Amino acid sequence: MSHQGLILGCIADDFTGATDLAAMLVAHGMATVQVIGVPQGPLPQADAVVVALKSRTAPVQQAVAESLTACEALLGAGARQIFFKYCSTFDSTDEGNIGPVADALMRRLQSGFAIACPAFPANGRSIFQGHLFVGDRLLNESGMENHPLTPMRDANLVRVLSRQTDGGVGLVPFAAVDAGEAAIRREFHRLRDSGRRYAITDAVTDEHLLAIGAACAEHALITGGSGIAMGLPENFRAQGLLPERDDADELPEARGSMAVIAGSCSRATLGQIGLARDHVPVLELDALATPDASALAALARDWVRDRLSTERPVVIAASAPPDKVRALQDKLGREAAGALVEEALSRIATDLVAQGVGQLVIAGGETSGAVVQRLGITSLRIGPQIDPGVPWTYAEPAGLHLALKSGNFGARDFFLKAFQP
Ligand SMILES: Nc1ncnc2c1ncn2[C@@H]1O[C@H](COP(=O)(O)OP(=O)(O)OP(=O)(O)O)[C@@H](O)[C@H]1O
Ligand SMILES: O=C(O)[C@@H](O)C(=O)CO
Repeated sequence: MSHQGLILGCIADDFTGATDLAAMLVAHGMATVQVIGVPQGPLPQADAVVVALKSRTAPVQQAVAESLTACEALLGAGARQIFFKYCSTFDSTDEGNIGPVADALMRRLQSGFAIACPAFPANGRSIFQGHLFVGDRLLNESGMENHPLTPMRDANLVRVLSRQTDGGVGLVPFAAVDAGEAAIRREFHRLRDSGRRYAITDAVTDEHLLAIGAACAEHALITGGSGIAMGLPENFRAQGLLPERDDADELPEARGSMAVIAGSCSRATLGQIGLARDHVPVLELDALATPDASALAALARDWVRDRLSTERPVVIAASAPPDKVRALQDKLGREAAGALVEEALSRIATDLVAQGVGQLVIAGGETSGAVVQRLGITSLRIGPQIDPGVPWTYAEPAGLHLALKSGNFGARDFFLKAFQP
């Protein structure tokens, strides 16, 4: 791959979200590398770099400070536009962190105005008249109203973002978005002239996202989900910055045994485990019966011994339905329960890699964070997508193929199809 230097610098507020964004950029022709945590030292060579932070639910000041440090590193490496990636369900509290981080980046970039667009139609997230839908449900009736850390009880994103910033928030409504780039640009001018700092942009289809992306070509800061990134590579090609690439998603050949580690307890992940049970060996860990990380890891080590294969995966899951999760949380406390399971799963991942696993799917954002950190991975080169938002990646320096699956992403047969050639 010939190289021209960094074009797009991205800051993501969690690990699976970072991979989701990186996959979108690669699918649209940008060679992309995901860096784990606040960058230390020089950034890798790529058209786009996505810095993966764990800042979604961090204290506001920490989220702002880490995002600004990441922004500085990206600008220092030559980034011409900064993208702040948050969840397609706008996961945040009334204190933030979306508003405060966006405000800080905007001040640093002296841009004065930015869009806020979490729409991702391929995964059922659309925005109409400022209201975010998940499938056919309003955000606050989609199950997200019960999220343990960031319950989303208001689907009106103009109101939600207004509570997180002292900058005015306006709306680019459906009619303007549907009319295309010129109409969207007129709305941006109208909002900016009326003193608004942010524009929530309606978007129901990929065509809408492409038109909004084109209208943002000159914006120093873009904020949103991965969907809105689909229009950006074309802007850079039009400016002569990005060559045509047909090798953006090339990875070294995958080798070694296959495994899945699941810590997500989302409905989607539980369904994926359920289907896998009929086809491949599945170990379901019972953290309530064995509330000890090293004992759980030992159980998994024994179970896996004669089961590893280069032909089909084994699945090791701590995932459980809400009543069982609640039982463990009641026994240990919410944080300690999560930490115990994350510790067990990251030990198991280390054992699996030591036993020759070279292709590993991890389900869940927090779980992915714990495993990736335990494996000492510093960057991920992004390959082809298995399902929207979930690509295979190549982890360095471990030399391992990894797929980090957002809890809610992926078809029901995800754990099988991920390993099909
Ligand atoms: N049986 C269990 N009981 C209690 N907690 C569990 C259990 N299994 C997993 N957990 C914890 O639940 C949390 C799941 O969060 P994680 O971010 O991994 O998944 P998710 O929220 O579905 O994914 P995403 O953040 O990508 O949407 C982790 O902290 C994990 O350790
Ligand atoms: O945008 C999404 O929904 C995901 O990339 C995500 O951020 C999950 O944590």
